[in-house]
Amino acid sequence: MKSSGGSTAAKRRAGQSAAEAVEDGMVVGLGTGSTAAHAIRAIGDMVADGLDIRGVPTSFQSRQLAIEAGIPLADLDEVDGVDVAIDGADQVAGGQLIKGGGAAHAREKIVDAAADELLIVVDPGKLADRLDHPVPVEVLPAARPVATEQIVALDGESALRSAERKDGPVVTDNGNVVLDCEFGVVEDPANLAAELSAIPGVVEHGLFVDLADEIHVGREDGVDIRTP
Ligand SMILES: O=C[C@H](O)[C@H](O)[C@H](O)COP(=O)(O)O
Repeated sequence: MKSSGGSTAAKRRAGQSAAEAVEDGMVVGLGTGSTAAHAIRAIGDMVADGLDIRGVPTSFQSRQLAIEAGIPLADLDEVDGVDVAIDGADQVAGGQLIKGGGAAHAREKIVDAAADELLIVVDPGKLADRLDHPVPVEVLPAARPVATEQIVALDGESALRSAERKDGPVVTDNGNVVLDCEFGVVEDPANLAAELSAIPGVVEHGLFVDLADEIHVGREDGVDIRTP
């Protein structure tokens, strides 16, 4: 699993805090990343204690973790709805998020948007006054040249995300590539989100606008729960 910095203790506190919102009978969206992994393990413990919980994974990684944790799984078309989703983030400013450091943001957005409640779990290093982290944009491989040009037209600079232990690009769970796009400070996340979504061949971008209901910020010795 990729590591994003931040202490394990802080991430565990955040994940466990959000998992406390999960109740018997719920369908839970299982986010991706090193922080959401702690929530998945905590939910696995609840299943082991006899609670009837089903998980909807957001990636190959979260699916594997959930299987290891013993959480019964379902796809979105097998459930009536998602009661709560628990997911990580790469940067949080107020309630706005940038996600996709693990290239999972497309499926994450589908599941997170389907949930009645989205709980975001982070360590304090993810908090910012304004969003200025590169925005991951998943594109169809054939769309890369066009998307790159159109991102430049939006005053952005994009870099194809390279794999670390494979020659060539990162290939997402959906068979696409990721452009990491630098826009400086994102003054208007909703507007940039709409502009990115309008680029032909863009599958999904990592701006999550007005989706989060709670931010669980883990510290070494406790958790702050913020409501945007
Ligand atoms: O694609 C990955 C996801 O959006 C993750 O939730 C995000 O990158 C945060 O991951 P972590 O908790 O490992 O920093």
